[in-house]
Amino acid sequence: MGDTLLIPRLTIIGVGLIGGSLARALRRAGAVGEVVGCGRNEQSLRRGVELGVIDRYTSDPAAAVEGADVVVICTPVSAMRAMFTAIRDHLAPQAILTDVGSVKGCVVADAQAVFGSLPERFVPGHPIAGTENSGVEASFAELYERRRVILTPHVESDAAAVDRVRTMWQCCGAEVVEMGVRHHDEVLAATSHLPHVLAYTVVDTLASMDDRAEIFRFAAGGFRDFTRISASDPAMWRDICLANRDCLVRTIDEYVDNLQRLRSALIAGDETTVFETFRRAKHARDNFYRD
Ligand SMILES: NC(=O)C1=CN([C@@H]2O[C@H](COP(=O)(O)OP(=O)(O)OC[C@H]3O[C@@H](n4cnc5c(N)ncnc54)[C@H](O)[C@@H]3O)[C@@H](O)[C@H]2O)C=CC1
Ligand SMILES: O=C(O)C(=O)Cc1ccc(O)cc1
Repeated sequence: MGDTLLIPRLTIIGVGLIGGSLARALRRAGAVGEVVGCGRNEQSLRRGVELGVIDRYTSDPAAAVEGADVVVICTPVSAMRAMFTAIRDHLAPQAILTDVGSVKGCVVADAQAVFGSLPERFVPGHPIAGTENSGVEASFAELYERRRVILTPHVESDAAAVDRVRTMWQCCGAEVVEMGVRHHDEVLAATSHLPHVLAYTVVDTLASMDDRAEIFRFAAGGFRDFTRISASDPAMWRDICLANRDCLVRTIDEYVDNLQRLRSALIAGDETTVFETFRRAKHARDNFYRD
């Protein structure tokens, strides 16, 4: 029976929103046998067992990966290097190692530093799906349905390992695409990291104004939509933004240039520039989200 499962034993290191949702989705798909959780917060791991997300847990990463067919590291990106170090000498020979980190350059560099060279069965990954909520309580099996997952395999990646990780995400209802690490970090700086920086700084700017109570009292739905992501975990986003700072700073610079152009147009009463900026943006968005 166990042999027919995609992943007889799955280890999730960091059982929060992303790791918990992955475990739930794989269980629902009947793709996993035993799910072993690992983390540093015992209370939340116990909750993971109560919720049926994981079968058992340990706070020792070395013990957690013992006999695992697939190990998924779902901690903040800043903790990944320490996790690689802790599990390096304890992975089963056939174990596949993957992660869900929002930045790929730093994770690949950490793996390279810890393992000496990139392991053949290491397949870096990133589900482009999530919410502003954190923790195992926030996890749900449907999170990855009709979402994309990016894999950034390296030249030495074992094809069967890449296939298994691809199938794992497909079992969760996701569409899997492959791209280079550098390209991933450039694209995500623009589509994910910049919007989070903007949402955080807009809310921070307004929250430090003297009449903030009045401002927030009259905020409409647009403000709520635009700022939802500023409710995301600040520590996780600090890590992501610093880990991808080169790409992010370039994207911020382009955005600031554009904002400055709009500012100048407003001062000059330049109707055309203001209208054309908004028209181009509406056209682009309408096209992106056609269905
Ligand atoms: N939140 C989101 O929407 C998305 C997050 N990601 C990535 O997924 C990863 C996890 O994010 P979430 O699940 O949202 O966070 P989370 O906070 O819900 O879960 C993280 C888990 O890792 C554990 N953890 C934290 N530091 C640890 C350490 N040093 N050692 C062991 N365990 C540790 C925490 O106890 C928690 O259970 C991050 O790398 C993030 O960049 C990727 C896609 C979407
Ligand atoms: O809350 C949202 O809408 C997100 O943007 C979730 C998210 C957060 C981090 C990622 O790396 C990918 C997706």
